[in-house]
Amino acid sequence: MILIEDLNLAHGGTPVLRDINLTIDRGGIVALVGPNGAGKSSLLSLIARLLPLQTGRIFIDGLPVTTTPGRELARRMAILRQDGVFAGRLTVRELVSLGRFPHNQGRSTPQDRARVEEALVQFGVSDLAERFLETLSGGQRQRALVAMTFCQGTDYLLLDEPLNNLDMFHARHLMQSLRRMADEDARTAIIVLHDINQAAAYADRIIAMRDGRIVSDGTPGEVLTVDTLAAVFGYRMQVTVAAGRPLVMHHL
Ligand SMILES: Nc1ncnc2c1ncn2[C@@H]1O[C@H](COP(=O)(O)OP(=O)(O)OP(=O)(O)O)[C@@H](O)[C@H]1O
Repeated sequence: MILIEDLNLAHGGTPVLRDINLTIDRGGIVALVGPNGAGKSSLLSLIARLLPLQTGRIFIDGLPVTTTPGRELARRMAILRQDGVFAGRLTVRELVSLGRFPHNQGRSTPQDRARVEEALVQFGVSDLAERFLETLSGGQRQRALVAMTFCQGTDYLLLDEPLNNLDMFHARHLMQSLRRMADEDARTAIIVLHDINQAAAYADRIIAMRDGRIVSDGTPGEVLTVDTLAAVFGYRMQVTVAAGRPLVMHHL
């Protein structure tokens, strides 16, 4: 379980997150949605300790993120950042192998190598395994980064806009992989999504943010209503139902 209490964050005196209180149970997909600048990445970064906590508390399975050793946290939680920090002179296989580092400190076992090969296949980058990251297309590189994050084998995955650069086939494939991971292994994904219909189709819970606050929190059916979407995104859009899930006509 991830527990977030009384979280506030400001940059240079400007509030970015205000009074965030959340409990995220183990197992399932939680989508963070909201307009640019709402605070979604800041929230993920605080959970993953990529930003120092200013006020409030965050616990992962009872461990306070501020004081738990990094290695211990990295065995429970993996993060895929929006800015995808990576070194261009790594090959895809070397990058994906880094996902095992918290478990092996660089001394990879046959099991680690098997996990790497599995992740390369799962995200369709095994043919690219020997290629340097700098030679890949944006979507291929994104898939390699996703494979590294999965390969870490953590109970919690924090993914900041993982569908960036992915074509429709690979976006759907990633969402289906997350769904399987949640259903079969009770793992938890917290995922920032701009494609509201991917959130509608795959998330168990949607947390909608605006101006650093949580505006709505519930199932896709509860959150994706015309009024709530207007409160979050600032315009009214038609909502219909497809395959039992909301379908938001945000582009019309
Ligand atoms: N280092 C920083 N210094 C100053 N302001 C910052 C900094 N990082 C983020 N912000 C501000 O904090 C606010 C929230 O940013 P954040 O990246 O969390 O939003 P977001 O919801 O993830 O947005 P997007 O959808 O555009 O990725 C924005 O107004 C942003 O300009």
